[in-house]
Amino acid sequence: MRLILASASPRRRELLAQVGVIPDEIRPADIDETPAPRELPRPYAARLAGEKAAALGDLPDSAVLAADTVVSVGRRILGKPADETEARAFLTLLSGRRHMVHTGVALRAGGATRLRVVATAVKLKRLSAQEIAFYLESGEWQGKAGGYGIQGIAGAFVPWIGGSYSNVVGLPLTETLALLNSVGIAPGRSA
Ligand SMILES: Cc1cn([C@H]2C[C@H](O)[C@@H](COP(=O)(O)OP(=O)(O)OP(=O)(O)O)O2)c(=O)[nH]c1=O
Repeated sequence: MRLILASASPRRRELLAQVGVIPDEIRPADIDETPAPRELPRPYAARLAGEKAAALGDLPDSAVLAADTVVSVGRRILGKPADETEARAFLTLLSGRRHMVHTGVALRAGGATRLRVVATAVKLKRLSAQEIAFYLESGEWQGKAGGYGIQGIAGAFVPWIGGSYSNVVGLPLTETLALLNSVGIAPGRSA
């Protein structure tokens, strides 16, 4: 079974490589990421992961892996900020707050999609205006749900998480490996 990673995220590729999974092919899926009216974070992450995995169509003898990561505060979904102004608004909202990171993971093989959603709670310390300005200047907010990346400078803003760390970075490794195993894909394979 060939493994196709339907993702443009370098983090997802690196997380898989960390556990010895090298996809045979990388084919990012471009889908509309607009939340439906009143859509909640967990079903939203699941829906997007499923749509990304299905976007390539059914390919013979292949499993397509896709994921979507979303930050949420209560019912409010924070995706990737469109610009610096939105990133500032997200960080201001998250400052001093406990919030959730949901990652939906979808594996499509043999015409069927297997889906998991993993949730991690994250506490961000109270950020001063200077800390937010410094972080925005770094550019690390770009392309990251909620406008921060725990694996970079913002690691210093996070005193506590509850749950999977890899889930926050973009792919929950335990659950992803279990999904891959269920279709006969094991770590240690080369491309
Ligand atoms: C919260 C958080 C998110 N992120 C990233 C993971 C995801 O790449 C991104 C959320 O955007 P996604 O839409 O999940 O993924 P993507 O657009 O980067 O890639 P693709 O859809 O092609 O798979 O935010 C971090 O890297 N660190 C963090 O701490």
